[in-house]
Amino acid sequence: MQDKYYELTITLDDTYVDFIADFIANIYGEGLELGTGKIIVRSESDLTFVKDALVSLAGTLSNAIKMDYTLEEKENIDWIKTYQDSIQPIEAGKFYIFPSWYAPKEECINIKIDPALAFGSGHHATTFSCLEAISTYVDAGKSVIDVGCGSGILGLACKKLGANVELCDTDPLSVESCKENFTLNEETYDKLWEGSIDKAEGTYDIVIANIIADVLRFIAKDLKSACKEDGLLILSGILDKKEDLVVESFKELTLVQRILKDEWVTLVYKKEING
Ligand SMILES: C[S@@+](CC[C@H](N)C(=O)[O-])C[C@H]1O[C@@H](n2cnc3c(N)ncnc32)[C@H](O)[C@@H]1O
Repeated sequence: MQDKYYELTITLDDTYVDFIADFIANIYGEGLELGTGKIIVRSESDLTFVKDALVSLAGTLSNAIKMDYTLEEKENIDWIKTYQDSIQPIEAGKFYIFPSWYAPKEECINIKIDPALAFGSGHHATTFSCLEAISTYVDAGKSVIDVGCGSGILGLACKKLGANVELCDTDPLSVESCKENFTLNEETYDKLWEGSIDKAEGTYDIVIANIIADVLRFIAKDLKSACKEDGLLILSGILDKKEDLVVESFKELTLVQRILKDEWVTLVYKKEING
């Protein structure tokens, strides 16, 4: 890619746009953009010859077509690089979350996530706080379910710590994205399904759910029954103004930690033995 490119803008009566565009396409077939009363031609080669050809054409036509020309030299932008530069890696707890065009970081647990439609790049306060909680509470050999897995980032973090991981999401795109991210990280999960916690078959040492407060309340009973006695629930996606509602739905559990980041609350609960 060259540092500069040329942009020729032709302004003319809108009636002639298609006619002149056809003429340009015959002598130079690339980079044509048509607008109302306007044609733009872009190229990394000098476009003076297109302008000269149009001036000659206008001179030979019996019906004069009035055209104005602006030929500018512009700086070429590498859009892919510009986009990639806008996606920055992030450190959360023990984890370093980075897109595949960055290098991993030796002193961290690395998770590669490329931007996609599914939620979960690590940048949102709720994901960030969950990763902090996972760093504290998840150990090798624990069984974990990630409810509302999105990109799979939280389940992946648990897997990297040596846990056995199941995941689910009601959104099929998230399930696909989660599969792709496990493959990208060369990790495997025990189970992954489209749907929610009600389809879980087992009970787990740690139940993680970063979903909005209203949904957490709606599925509270299933989340609690999926958690083993002496196990933990990591709940996030709770706007501080909705915290009381969630607390009410999980009141028989013991609150172990509350993390507040921006206006988002993450609650870590313990399900006591015989609780
Ligand atoms: C805020 S995103 C969390 C994504 C990821 N776990 C993270 O922490 O970044 C919430 C996810 O929950 C999913 N979801 C919403 N309602 C759900 C439900 N009732 N059961 C399971 N997943 C649900 C959404 O499709 C979405 O992917």
